[in-house]
Amino acid sequence: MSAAPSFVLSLGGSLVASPVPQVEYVQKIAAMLLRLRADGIVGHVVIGGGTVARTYINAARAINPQVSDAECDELGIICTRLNSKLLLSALGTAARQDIPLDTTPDAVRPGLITVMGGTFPGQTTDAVSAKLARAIGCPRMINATNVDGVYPADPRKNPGLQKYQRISHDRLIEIVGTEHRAGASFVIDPIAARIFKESNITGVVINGQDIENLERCLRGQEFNGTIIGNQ
Ligand SMILES: Nc1ncnc2c1ncn2[C@@H]1O[C@H](COP(=O)(O)OP(=O)(O)O)[C@@H](O)[C@H]1O
Ligand SMILES: O=c1ccn([C@@H]2O[C@H](COP(=O)(O)OP(=O)(O)O)[C@@H](O)[C@H]2O)c(=O)[nH]1
Repeated sequence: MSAAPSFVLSLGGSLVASPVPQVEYVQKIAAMLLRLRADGIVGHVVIGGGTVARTYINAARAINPQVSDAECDELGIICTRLNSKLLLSALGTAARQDIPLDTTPDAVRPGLITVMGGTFPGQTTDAVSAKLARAIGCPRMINATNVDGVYPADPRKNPGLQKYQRISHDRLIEIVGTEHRAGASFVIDPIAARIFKESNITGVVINGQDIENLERCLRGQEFNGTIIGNQ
């Protein structure tokens, strides 16, 4: 089996842990990852916090309105690791069973799937995914979320917009801006968008609910979504 990393998948918390942990969905993602690995395609997964994380962040803000963003981020990170443990329990020996705490090359092991969550405050798991891709020299980062691609603005607030099939790194940076706030929703974290450009990583935004479409994307086949970058 090839030790080369094939993809880093940023798996939205909106899919795995909203409003509560999604048992069937996690099972289906695990089955897909195992199918890919059986075909020699070993990817790594960074999982978000979802409603579970937002519930804890909102509770902390209600308990103490002075709570810092960094403390809220720490709560979010713990929730991303809880969600990671759920996927790990379905992957068994195909995955590295401990959760890496940082995005160094040591986060991955030849032939094994790595699953991880957040690392430190001030970012989201999209940034962790982009940093992991950069650290291990993986040219593709796929962001599976609850929207079918990147739009000129938030499609929930601006109905009628057309999604992009493909956009440049610079256009993505214009769309997502620069500001981080604990628990905020971005189609892609601004830090990740900058790393894509600096490290020439091809990004993808895809609706993770459609697992067949997601699997086609991860296999390098035709898929419906938005491609970010030049390849
Ligand atoms: N320009 C944009 N294009 C697409 N979606 C956007 C955009 N700006 C904001 N969004 C919002 O980002 C959401 C995805 O982020 P989020 O809900 O945090 O998902 P996840 O938990 O999967 O990361 C979408 O549902 C959409 O409402
Ligand atoms: O490296 C990280 C990853 C996550 N978070 C916090 O955890 C929350 C949940 O993570 P994320 O936004 O990636 O989850 P998703 O949007 O996929 O539900 C974020 O809003 C941040 O507050 C963080 O501080 N550092």
